[in-house]
Amino acid sequence: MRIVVLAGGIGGARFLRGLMSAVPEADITVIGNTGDDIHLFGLKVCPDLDTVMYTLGGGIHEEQGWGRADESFAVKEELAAYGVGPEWFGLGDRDFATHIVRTQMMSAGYPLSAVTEALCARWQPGVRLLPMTDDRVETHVLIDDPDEGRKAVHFQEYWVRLRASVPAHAVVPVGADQAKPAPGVLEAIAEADVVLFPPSNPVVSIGTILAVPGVREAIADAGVPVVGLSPIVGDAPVRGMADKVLAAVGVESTAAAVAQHYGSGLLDGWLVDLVDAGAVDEVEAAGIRCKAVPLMMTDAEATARMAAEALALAEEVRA
Ligand SMILES: O=c1nc2n(C[C@H](O)[C@H](O)[C@H](O)CO)c3cc(O)ccc3cc-2c(=O)[nH]1
Repeated sequence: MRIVVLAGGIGGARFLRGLMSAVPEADITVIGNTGDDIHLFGLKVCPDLDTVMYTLGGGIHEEQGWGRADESFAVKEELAAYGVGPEWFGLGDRDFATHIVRTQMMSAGYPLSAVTEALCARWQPGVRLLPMTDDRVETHVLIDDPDEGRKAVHFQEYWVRLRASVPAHAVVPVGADQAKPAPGVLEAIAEADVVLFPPSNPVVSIGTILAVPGVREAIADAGVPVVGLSPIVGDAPVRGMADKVLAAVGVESTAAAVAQHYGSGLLDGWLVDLVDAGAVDEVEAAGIRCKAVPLMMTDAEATARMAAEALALAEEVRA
Protein backbone atom coordinates (compact mmCIF):
# COMPACT_ATOMS: atom_id res chain seq x y z
CA MET A 1 0.00 0.00 0.00
CA ARG A 2 1.30 3.45 -0.97
CA ILE A 3 0.49 6.05 1.65
CA VAL A 4 1.09 9.79 1.38
CA VAL A 5 1.17 11.71 4.67
CA LEU A 6 1.21 15.51 4.96
CA ALA A 7 3.19 16.28 8.07
CA GLY A 8 4.09 19.15 10.35
CA GLY A 9 6.45 18.64 13.27
CA ILE A 10 5.89 16.76 16.51
CA GLY A 11 2.29 15.56 15.93
CA GLY A 12 3.06 14.44 12.39
CA ALA A 13 6.26 12.68 13.39
CA ARG A 14 4.69 10.77 16.28
CA PHE A 15 1.73 9.78 14.12
CA LEU A 16 4.13 8.47 11.46
CA ARG A 17 5.84 6.26 14.01
CA GLY A 18 2.44 4.75 14.84
CA LEU A 19 1.58 4.36 11.17
CA MET A 20 4.83 2.54 10.45
CA SER A 21 4.20 0.14 13.30
CA ALA A 22 0.57 -0.43 12.18
CA VAL A 23 1.54 -1.16 8.56
CA PRO A 24 5.26 -2.00 8.49
CA GLU A 25 5.11 -3.13 4.88
CA ALA A 26 3.57 0.12 3.57
CA ASP A 27 5.43 2.41 1.19
CA ILE A 28 5.14 5.81 2.89
CA THR A 29 5.92 9.19 1.38
CA VAL A 30 5.89 12.14 3.77
CA ILE A 31 5.34 15.63 2.40
CA GLY A 32 6.85 17.89 5.04
CA ASN A 33 5.96 21.47 5.88
CA THR A 34 8.78 23.94 5.24
CA GLY A 35 6.88 27.12 6.15
CA ASP A 36 8.40 26.92 9.67
CA ASP A 37 11.91 27.07 8.20
CA ILE A 38 14.08 29.87 9.50
CA HIS A 39 17.52 31.28 8.63
CA LEU A 40 19.61 31.78 11.76
CA PHE A 41 23.34 32.51 12.09
CA GLY A 42 23.61 32.14 8.32
CA LEU A 43 22.16 28.61 8.49
CA LYS A 44 18.96 27.17 7.10
CA VAL A 45 16.96 25.43 9.82
CA CYS A 46 14.05 23.15 8.82
CA PRO A 47 12.29 22.29 12.11
CA ASP A 48 9.51 20.12 10.73
CA LEU A 49 11.65 18.10 8.31
CA ASP A 50 14.21 17.55 11.07
CA THR A 51 11.58 16.58 13.63
CA VAL A 52 10.27 13.87 11.28
CA MET A 53 13.80 12.74 10.37
CA TYR A 54 15.08 12.60 13.94
CA THR A 55 11.89 11.01 15.32
CA LEU A 56 11.81 8.20 12.75
CA GLY A 57 15.60 7.88 12.75
CA GLY A 58 15.85 7.47 16.53
CA GLY A 59 17.68 10.75 17.25
CA ILE A 60 14.88 12.87 18.67
CA HIS A 61 14.73 14.33 22.17
CA GLU A 62 11.72 12.24 23.18
CA GLU A 63 10.24 14.39 25.97
CA GLN A 64 10.67 17.66 24.10
CA GLY A 65 9.54 16.28 20.74
CA TRP A 66 12.00 18.44 18.76
CA GLY A 67 15.79 18.70 18.64
CA ARG A 68 18.35 16.00 19.38
CA ALA A 69 18.64 13.57 22.27
CA ASP A 70 21.79 13.95 24.41
CA GLU A 71 22.12 17.55 23.28
CA SER A 72 24.56 20.20 24.52
CA PHE A 73 24.46 23.95 23.92
CA ALA A 74 28.08 25.12 23.80
CA VAL A 75 27.73 26.87 20.42
CA LYS A 76 24.58 28.70 21.52
CA GLU A 77 26.29 29.82 24.72
CA GLU A 78 29.35 31.01 22.81
CA LEU A 79 27.18 32.94 20.37
CA ALA A 80 25.31 34.52 23.30
CA ALA A 81 28.68 35.53 24.82
CA TYR A 82 29.30 37.52 21.63
CA GLY A 83 25.84 39.03 22.01
CA VAL A 84 24.65 37.17 18.94
CA GLY A 85 21.09 35.91 19.14
CA PRO A 86 18.32 35.11 19.01
CA GLU A 87 18.71 33.51 22.40
CA TRP A 88 15.06 32.40 22.43
CA PHE A 89 15.58 29.68 19.82
CA GLY A 90 17.24 26.58 21.24
CA LEU A 91 19.70 25.23 18.69
CA GLY A 92 21.89 22.52 20.18
CA ASP A 93 25.37 21.48 19.10
CA ARG A 94 24.33 18.20 17.47
CA ASP A 95 21.44 19.92 15.72
CA PHE A 96 23.80 22.66 14.47
CA ALA A 97 25.71 20.02 12.50
CA THR A 98 22.55 19.19 10.52
CA HIS A 99 22.01 22.86 9.65
CA ILE A 100 25.66 23.29 8.67
CA VAL A 101 25.53 20.30 6.30
CA ARG A 102 22.22 21.47 4.85
CA THR A 103 23.41 25.04 4.31
CA GLN A 104 26.71 23.91 2.84
CA MET A 105 24.95 21.63 0.34
CA MET A 106 22.43 24.32 -0.57
CA SER A 107 25.23 26.85 -1.07
CA ALA A 108 26.81 24.35 -3.44
CA GLY A 109 23.59 24.39 -5.46
CA TYR A 110 21.69 21.34 -4.26
CA PRO A 111 17.93 21.84 -3.82
CA LEU A 112 16.36 21.21 -0.42
CA SER A 113 14.82 17.95 -1.65
CA ALA A 114 18.24 16.54 -2.58
CA VAL A 115 19.72 17.77 0.70
CA THR A 116 16.90 16.17 2.68
CA GLU A 117 17.53 12.88 0.89
CA ALA A 118 21.23 13.14 1.74
CA LEU A 119 20.50 13.85 5.42
CA CYS A 120 18.07 10.92 5.49
CA ALA A 121 20.80 8.62 4.18
CA ARG A 122 22.26 8.92 7.67
CA TRP A 123 19.00 8.72 9.63
CA GLN A 124 17.20 6.04 7.58
CA PRO A 125 13.71 7.18 8.65
CA GLY A 126 12.04 4.30 6.77
CA VAL A 127 9.85 6.70 4.78
CA ARG A 128 10.52 8.87 1.77
CA LEU A 129 10.73 12.38 3.22
CA LEU A 130 10.06 15.18 0.73
CA PRO A 131 9.91 18.89 1.48
CA MET A 132 6.65 20.35 0.13
CA THR A 133 8.74 22.61 -2.11
CA ASP A 134 12.34 23.46 -2.95
CA ASP A 135 11.39 27.13 -3.04
CA ARG A 136 11.65 29.44 -0.06
CA VAL A 137 8.38 29.72 1.86
CA GLU A 138 8.26 31.39 5.28
CA THR A 139 5.18 31.63 7.43
CA HIS A 140 4.72 35.06 8.97
CA VAL A 141 2.20 36.04 11.61
CA LEU A 142 0.62 39.49 11.85
CA ILE A 143 0.51 40.72 15.45
CA ASP A 144 0.11 43.96 17.41
CA ASP A 145 3.39 44.88 19.05
CA PRO A 146 2.97 47.16 22.10
CA ASP A 147 5.81 49.45 20.85
CA GLU A 148 5.83 49.05 17.08
CA GLY A 149 2.14 48.57 16.33
CA ARG A 150 0.92 46.04 13.81
CA LYS A 151 3.75 44.05 12.31
CA ALA A 152 4.62 40.69 10.82
CA VAL A 153 6.90 38.31 12.70
CA HIS A 154 8.39 35.01 11.64
CA PHE A 155 6.28 32.03 12.71
CA GLN A 156 9.04 30.80 15.03
CA GLU A 157 9.14 34.18 16.79
CA TYR A 158 5.38 34.00 17.30
CA TRP A 159 5.47 30.37 18.42
CA VAL A 160 8.66 30.14 20.46
CA ARG A 161 9.45 33.67 21.67
CA LEU A 162 5.90 34.90 22.14
CA ARG A 163 4.40 31.45 22.86
CA ALA A 164 1.38 32.56 20.80
CA SER A 165 0.46 34.80 23.72
CA VAL A 166 -0.87 37.65 21.58
CA PRO A 167 -3.67 37.40 19.01
CA ALA A 168 -2.65 36.46 15.46
CA HIS A 169 -4.46 38.74 13.01
CA ALA A 170 -3.30 36.82 9.96
CA VAL A 171 -1.05 33.92 9.07
CA VAL A 172 0.71 34.31 5.73
CA PRO A 173 2.85 31.62 4.08
CA VAL A 174 5.08 34.15 2.32
CA GLY A 175 6.25 32.81 -1.03
CA ALA A 176 3.82 29.90 -1.15
CA ASP A 177 1.84 31.33 -4.06
CA GLN A 178 5.00 31.33 -6.22
CA ALA A 179 6.30 27.96 -4.98
CA LYS A 180 6.38 24.77 -7.00
CA PRO A 181 5.89 21.36 -5.42
CA ALA A 182 9.24 19.65 -4.87
CA PRO A 183 10.21 16.87 -7.26
CA GLY A 184 8.23 13.74 -6.44
CA VAL A 185 5.43 15.46 -4.51
CA LEU A 186 2.74 15.46 -7.20
CA GLU A 187 3.87 12.04 -8.46
CA ALA A 188 3.60 10.52 -4.98
CA ILE A 189 0.08 11.93 -4.57
CA ALA A 190 -1.00 10.68 -8.00
CA GLU A 191 0.31 7.18 -7.22
CA ALA A 192 -1.01 6.99 -3.64
CA ASP A 193 -3.62 4.49 -2.47
CA VAL A 194 -4.53 6.73 0.45
CA VAL A 195 -3.66 10.22 1.68
CA LEU A 196 -3.55 10.92 5.43
CA PHE A 197 -3.60 14.19 7.37
CA PRO A 198 -2.11 13.44 10.82
CA PRO A 199 -3.20 15.47 13.86
CA SER A 200 -0.85 18.27 12.77
CA ASN A 201 -1.64 21.96 12.88
CA PRO A 202 -4.35 22.57 10.23
CA VAL A 203 -3.19 26.14 9.55
CA VAL A 204 0.59 26.42 9.83
CA SER A 205 1.49 22.80 9.02
CA ILE A 206 -1.03 21.08 6.74
CA GLY A 207 -2.53 24.40 5.61
CA THR A 208 0.88 25.60 4.44
CA ILE A 209 1.53 22.41 2.45
CA LEU A 210 -1.89 22.76 0.82
CA ALA A 211 -1.03 26.39 -0.05
CA VAL A 212 1.67 25.26 -2.49
CA PRO A 213 -0.06 25.58 -5.87
CA GLY A 214 -0.99 22.18 -7.27
CA VAL A 215 -0.86 20.18 -4.03
CA ARG A 216 -4.48 20.65 -2.93
CA GLU A 217 -5.68 20.02 -6.50
CA ALA A 218 -3.54 16.88 -6.83
CA ILE A 219 -4.99 15.46 -3.60
CA ALA A 220 -8.56 16.29 -4.56
CA ASP A 221 -8.04 14.79 -8.02
CA ALA A 222 -6.14 11.67 -6.91
CA GLY A 223 -9.40 9.74 -6.60
CA VAL A 224 -8.24 7.94 -3.45
CA PRO A 225 -9.49 8.24 0.13
CA VAL A 226 -8.22 11.27 2.03
CA VAL A 227 -8.55 10.77 5.79
CA GLY A 228 -7.59 13.14 8.60
CA LEU A 229 -7.27 12.91 12.37
CA SER A 230 -8.45 15.81 14.48
CA PRO A 231 -5.72 17.74 16.31
CA ILE A 232 -8.47 19.25 18.45
CA VAL A 233 -9.83 17.13 21.29
CA GLY A 234 -12.54 18.48 23.56
CA ASP A 235 -12.33 21.93 21.93
CA ALA A 236 -8.61 22.37 22.66
CA PRO A 237 -5.45 21.43 20.75
CA VAL A 238 -3.96 18.14 21.92
CA ARG A 239 -0.58 19.88 21.95
CA GLY A 240 0.76 23.21 20.78
CA MET A 241 -1.29 26.32 20.32
CA ALA A 242 -3.29 25.54 17.19
CA ASP A 243 -6.30 27.42 18.57
CA LYS A 244 -4.38 30.72 18.25
CA VAL A 245 -3.74 30.32 14.54
CA LEU A 246 -7.16 28.77 13.86
CA ALA A 247 -8.70 31.97 15.23
CA ALA A 248 -6.61 33.96 12.74
CA VAL A 249 -8.28 32.15 9.85
CA GLY A 250 -11.72 32.40 11.44
CA VAL A 251 -12.04 28.73 12.37
CA GLU A 252 -13.37 27.62 15.75
CA SER A 253 -11.22 25.25 17.80
CA THR A 254 -13.50 22.26 17.48
CA ALA A 255 -12.99 18.93 15.75
CA ALA A 256 -16.01 19.59 13.52
CA ALA A 257 -14.91 23.08 12.50
CA VAL A 258 -11.46 21.85 11.47
CA ALA A 259 -13.02 19.10 9.31
CA GLN A 260 -15.24 21.68 7.62
CA HIS A 261 -12.25 23.99 7.18
CA TYR A 262 -10.58 21.27 5.08
CA GLY A 263 -13.96 20.64 3.46
CA SER A 264 -15.61 17.70 1.74
CA GLY A 265 -13.93 18.67 -1.55
CA LEU A 266 -10.67 17.50 0.00
CA LEU A 267 -11.49 15.26 2.93
CA ASP A 268 -13.38 11.96 2.66
CA GLY A 269 -12.99 10.77 6.24
CA TRP A 270 -12.32 12.38 9.64
CA LEU A 271 -11.50 10.82 12.98
CA VAL A 272 -12.52 12.65 16.15
CA ASP A 273 -11.76 11.67 19.71
CA LEU A 274 -14.35 9.80 21.79
CA VAL A 275 -14.96 12.97 23.82
CA ASP A 276 -16.06 14.65 20.57
CA ALA A 277 -18.47 11.86 19.56
CA GLY A 278 -21.19 14.52 19.58
CA ALA A 279 -19.50 16.13 16.53
CA VAL A 280 -19.86 13.06 14.30
CA ASP A 281 -23.31 13.99 12.94
CA GLU A 282 -22.23 17.55 12.13
CA VAL A 283 -19.17 16.35 10.21
CA GLU A 284 -21.20 13.72 8.34
CA ALA A 285 -23.82 16.38 7.48
CA ALA A 286 -20.95 18.30 5.83
CA GLY A 287 -20.35 15.30 3.56
CA ILE A 288 -17.35 13.84 5.38
CA ARG A 289 -17.49 10.30 6.85
CA CYS A 290 -16.71 10.58 10.53
CA LYS A 291 -15.94 8.21 13.37
CA ALA A 292 -15.09 8.75 17.05
CA VAL A 293 -12.10 6.75 18.35
CA PRO A 294 -9.42 7.36 21.01
CA LEU A 295 -7.10 10.02 19.57
CA MET A 296 -4.49 10.59 22.26
CA MET A 297 -0.99 9.56 21.16
CA THR A 298 -0.09 8.50 24.69
CA ASP A 299 2.19 5.65 23.61
CA ALA A 300 3.29 3.74 20.53
CA GLU A 301 0.44 1.22 20.75
CA ALA A 302 -2.27 3.89 21.08
CA THR A 303 -0.77 5.78 18.13
CA ALA A 304 -0.60 2.62 16.01
CA ARG A 305 -4.29 1.98 16.77
CA MET A 306 -5.13 5.52 15.62
CA ALA A 307 -3.27 4.94 12.36
CA ALA A 308 -5.06 1.62 11.87
CA GLU A 309 -8.41 3.35 12.46
CA ALA A 310 -7.52 5.98 9.85
CA LEU A 311 -6.71 3.27 7.31
CA ALA A 312 -9.89 1.37 8.19
CA LEU A 313 -11.93 4.54 7.62
CA ALA A 314 -10.13 4.99 4.29
CA GLU A 315 -11.27 1.50 3.23
CA GLU A 316 -14.81 2.32 4.36
CA VAL A 317 -14.99 5.46 2.20
CA ARG A 318 -13.31 3.67 -0.71
CA ALA A 319 -16.02 1.00 -0.73
O1 LIG B 1 9.43 25.61 21.83
C1 LIG B 1 10.46 25.54 21.17
N1 LIG B 1 10.47 24.84 20.03
C2 LIG B 1 11.59 24.72 19.30
N2 LIG B 1 11.59 23.96 18.16
C3 LIG B 1 10.32 23.40 17.70
C4 LIG B 1 9.65 24.30 16.64
O2 LIG B 1 9.73 25.64 16.96
C5 LIG B 1 8.14 24.14 16.47
O3 LIG B 1 7.55 23.33 17.41
C6 LIG B 1 7.78 23.69 15.10
O4 LIG B 1 8.30 24.51 14.09
C7 LIG B 1 6.25 23.60 14.92
O5 LIG B 1 6.06 22.49 14.15
C8 LIG B 1 12.76 23.72 17.47
C9 LIG B 1 12.81 22.83 16.41
C10 LIG B 1 13.99 22.59 15.75
O6 LIG B 1 14.04 21.71 14.74
C11 LIG B 1 15.18 23.23 16.14
C12 LIG B 1 15.14 24.11 17.20
C13 LIG B 1 13.96 24.36 17.87
C14 LIG B 1 13.94 25.23 18.99
C15 LIG B 1 12.78 25.38 19.72
C16 LIG B 1 12.75 26.17 20.92
O7 LIG B 1 13.72 26.77 21.34
N3 LIG B 1 11.58 26.21 21.61
